[in-house]
Amino acid sequence: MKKVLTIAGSDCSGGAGIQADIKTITVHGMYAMSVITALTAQNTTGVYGIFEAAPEFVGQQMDCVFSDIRPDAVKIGMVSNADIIRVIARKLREYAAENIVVDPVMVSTSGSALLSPAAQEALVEELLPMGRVITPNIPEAEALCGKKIENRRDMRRAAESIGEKTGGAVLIKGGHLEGEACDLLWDGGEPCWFIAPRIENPNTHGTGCTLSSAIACALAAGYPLGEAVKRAKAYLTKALKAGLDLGKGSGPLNHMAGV
Ligand SMILES: Nc1ncnc2c1ncn2[C@@H]1O[C@H](COP(=O)(O)OP(=O)(O)O)[C@@H](O)[C@H]1O
Ligand SMILES: Cc1ncc(COP(=O)(O)O)c(N)n1
Repeated sequence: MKKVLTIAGSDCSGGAGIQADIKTITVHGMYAMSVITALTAQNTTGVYGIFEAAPEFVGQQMDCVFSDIRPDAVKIGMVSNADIIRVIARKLREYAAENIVVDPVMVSTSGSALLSPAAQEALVEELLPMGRVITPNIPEAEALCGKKIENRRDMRRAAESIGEKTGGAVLIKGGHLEGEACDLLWDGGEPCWFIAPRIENPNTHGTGCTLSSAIACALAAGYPLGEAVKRAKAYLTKALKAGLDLGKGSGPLNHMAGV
């Protein structure tokens, strides 16, 4: 059985973060492991509190995982502060982790900051270069390249500029633009578009977390990156299309419908 590790924050309401990742990995028929960087008190209406793990404790969790059950792929989500980021990067290097997908989570769908400004620099310097692919959404890509992104041409320019900075592949998710749900993968050559119809479902809590962990699963299964993104997007689209409607705000996906 393939093993996939998620390093992320907990969402007690089960829609995003560690919980979305574990559901995704499990539904893919793989063994899920988790290193928790922070507890969040959140639900479909917002993030109401964040309790960060001590950096040494994040390191201890990683030691326990890597010294016992070696993951075939690693997804990284919310990492919240610079010290935690540095420990994660050091441990990933120490254990020569493979198939790393970094989702540079900065702001939740509901608009709360999940990464301190000082941490953003550490993320760019330490963690993003370790990713086989990084998966910013539009506001995150804007923060990383320092330019507004309003259309597909801007997405392409941003992907190249971010990719040149981090030295790896970039998937910019276009969920925040209008029209079709277009994501752009840039891996050094010609960019590749992944286009799906926009689903009229306001319940998009956890879409980014789900997509990045589904990519990690496909990489663990041995698919090349382009195919991994294609499969992950198909999974996400089905889970969103299923139209689960839970909570008073932007609700979670239906993972059981993803496969
Ligand atoms: N309404 C929608 N219909 C179909 N796909 C969507 C929709 N909203 C987002 N997506 C897709 O969900 C994935 C996550 O994108 P996005 O919402 O931009 O990221 P994040 O959750 O990190 O903000 C992308 O593949 C995006 O194209
Ligand atoms: C712990 C945690 N990690 C990530 C997100 C972002 O997810 P989304 O942008 O899909 O709301 C979140 N809300 N909570």
